[in-house]
Formats: sequence, C-alpha cells, structure tokens
Amino acid sequence: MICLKNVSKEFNKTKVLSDINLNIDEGQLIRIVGNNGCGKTTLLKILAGILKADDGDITYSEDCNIGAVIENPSFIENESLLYNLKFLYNLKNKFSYDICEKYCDLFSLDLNSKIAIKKYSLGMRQKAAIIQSVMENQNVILLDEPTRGLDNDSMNQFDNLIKELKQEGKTIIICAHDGVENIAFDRVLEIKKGKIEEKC
Ligand SMILES: Nc1ncnc2c1ncn2[C@@H]1O[C@H](COP(=O)(O)OP(=O)(O)OP(=O)(O)O)[C@@H](O)[C@H]1O
Repeated sequence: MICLKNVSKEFNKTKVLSDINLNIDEGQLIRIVGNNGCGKTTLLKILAGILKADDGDITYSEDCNIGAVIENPSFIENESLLYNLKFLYNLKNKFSYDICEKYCDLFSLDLNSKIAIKKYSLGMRQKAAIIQSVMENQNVILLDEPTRGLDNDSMNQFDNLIKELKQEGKTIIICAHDGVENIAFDRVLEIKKGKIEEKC
C-alpha cells in the first residue's frame, strides 16, 4: 500500500529519520512507538504528504486515500460540529450525513448540536478529529496520539472503532505512548536513533 525507500529527514542539520525502509501492506494495523522527539510525528506527516522528506522515495498504491489526525486538529472555531465536518469533506465527495452520524453516535457526540467547536472539551475535539479522518471511507488512517484527552468510555469507543475499521480492511497506523493497550496490532515498530525496527 505504501513503500518507503531510504527516507530521511533532518531539522536544523539534526537527522530525525535516517534511511528509513518500510513496507506497509493493505489492511495492516500498525503501532509506532519511540521516545519523545524520536520522529514519530515527522514520519506520519511524511506519510500524509504534509511534510516532504529530504531524501528517499515514497510510493503509494493508486487507491490510497489517506485520513489523518496529526497534532492539534484545526477547526472553524465559531461553527458547529456538523458545519466543520461538512467543511472538511473533500469537495469531490458528496457529504454523507448518515456516515457522520454513525461515527458521532459511536463516540456519543451530537451531530446536530449547535454548540460552536471552540466550546468543545479537548476529548470532544479529539473525537471530532478522529471522525473527520474516517468519515469519507478513507482506506489509510494515520493517527498521532489519538487517545489524547479521551476518558475511559471514549477509549473503549475508540477501540471499537479501530476493530471495525480493521474488519473493513483499512490500513491503520497509530503513534501512541499509551491508551491503545487493548488493540491487537499486527505490527509494532520502534523509531530509535533515526532508524525504524520491528518490535513484534
Ligand atoms: N518543524 C520543525 N522544525 C524543527 N524541528 C522539528 C520540527 N518538527 C519536528 N522537529 C524536531 O524533530 C524531532 C522529532 O519530532 P517529532 O514531533 O517527530 O517527535 P515525536 O516522536 O512525535 O515526539 P513525541 O513523542 O514527543 O510526540 C524533535 O527533536 C523535534 O524537535
């Protein structure tokens, strides 16, 4: 689905990722771990195409349609959840109220709430961000610390969502220090000193 060959990235002459080689197959559920500042977010940004690698090649299968939650999600703060999800929908796709409602129900969010996003709690914003990453049936989902701000019930809801996406054959990559202990990952990768290695 995605293939990285000798991908490198440095910031201010410090190498964060060094000659990374990685094959991500369709339908894999992958966790990326590593110490603070090791380059997890950098790798996700490169995979999402929002950051350019300095060197190396990345190839994507033709049907690759990426959804992502990376760092702090931005919204139109004075507008409602529904307005924001409609706004974030890709222009070439027809907005599906039913799909958004399904994911909102799963996360106990009210899609018809008139409350402006700026009044949402951190956890509610995180759920809204996760919903936008899956609402268009994206088949590759990149999630950076997705359980940040989620309470225990919401973490269970998140686990259920990942299970469902996995059953649907989606390719999912999650960077997480914690909060994902109940998820059965196919692979766990660790970034260490600029290199990536399989942990299991
Ligand atoms: N835009 C940038 N400009 C300069 N340095 C950057 C930039 N983005 C990331 N870095 C640096 O690259 C390194 C890797 O950052 P990254 O955010 O990828 O780490 P991380 O593994 O996601 O960390 P954490 O677990 O704390 O979220 C850090 O040293 C960081 O300071």
